[in-house]
Amino acid sequence: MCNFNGMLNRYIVIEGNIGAGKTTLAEKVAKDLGARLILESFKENPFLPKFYSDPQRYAFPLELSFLAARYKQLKSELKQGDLFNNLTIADYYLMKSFIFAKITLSDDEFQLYRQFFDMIRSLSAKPDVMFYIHRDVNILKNNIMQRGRSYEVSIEKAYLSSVTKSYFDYFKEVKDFPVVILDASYADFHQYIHYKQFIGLINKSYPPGVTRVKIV
Ligand SMILES: Nc1ncnc2c1ncn2[C@@H]1O[C@H](COP(=O)(O)OP(=O)(O)OP(=O)(O)O)[C@@H](O)[C@H]1O
Repeated sequence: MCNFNGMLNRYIVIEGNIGAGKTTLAEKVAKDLGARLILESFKENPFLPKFYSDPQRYAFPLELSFLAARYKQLKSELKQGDLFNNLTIADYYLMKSFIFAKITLSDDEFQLYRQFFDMIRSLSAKPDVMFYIHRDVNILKNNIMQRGRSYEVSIEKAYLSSVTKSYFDYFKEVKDFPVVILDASYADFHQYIHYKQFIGLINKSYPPGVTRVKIV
């Protein structure tokens, strides 16, 4: 366990496109720093495999169920007192639901979804810093194929590109907390040289809005 008194950032979110390596990095950092870990539990979502086989039909229940599950999890785990006393690493942020819904839902479905989203958005805690692992879609596709979740093999590069775009559209709007976009196209956080750079970034102060850092 480390002493968190000197930590500037206590609620740290690691975000990124599908297959960017968020979970692996969040797990390793949390273990090494003795931090509390919040992981997304997408495996329990019964709509996810259905969505990939018939996106139009299942996008709406999928998005609503992700939104409900994430809100519930974050609300119970991120009580203000806990945030002050602990270092917390999460592999997603509530906005992820919105970012995906923007591309998976039709316009009228999205308008309806948005009404629910806006009601709960203000109730969720903001991260002290969000790190976004940015990788080229070819690398993402390769990672997705290698890990071999059967329902993900049909994911196309065009879908991955639209997810990246939806994240970047959102980042343009962020004014109230720092987002650090990590250019990680050539980075492998299993390698100490790259992991060490990330650890060095965790406890820095950043201005609200976007900062870009290249991992070399
Ligand atoms: N709101 C959403 N709408 C549609 N699909 C989603 C949504 N949220 C998550 N998913 C899907 O759930 C699965 C897990 O997503 P996620 O990106 O969190 O994990 P991951 O790909 O394992 O991440 P990483 O490899 O970076 O750890 C992916 O197939 C992703 O597309």
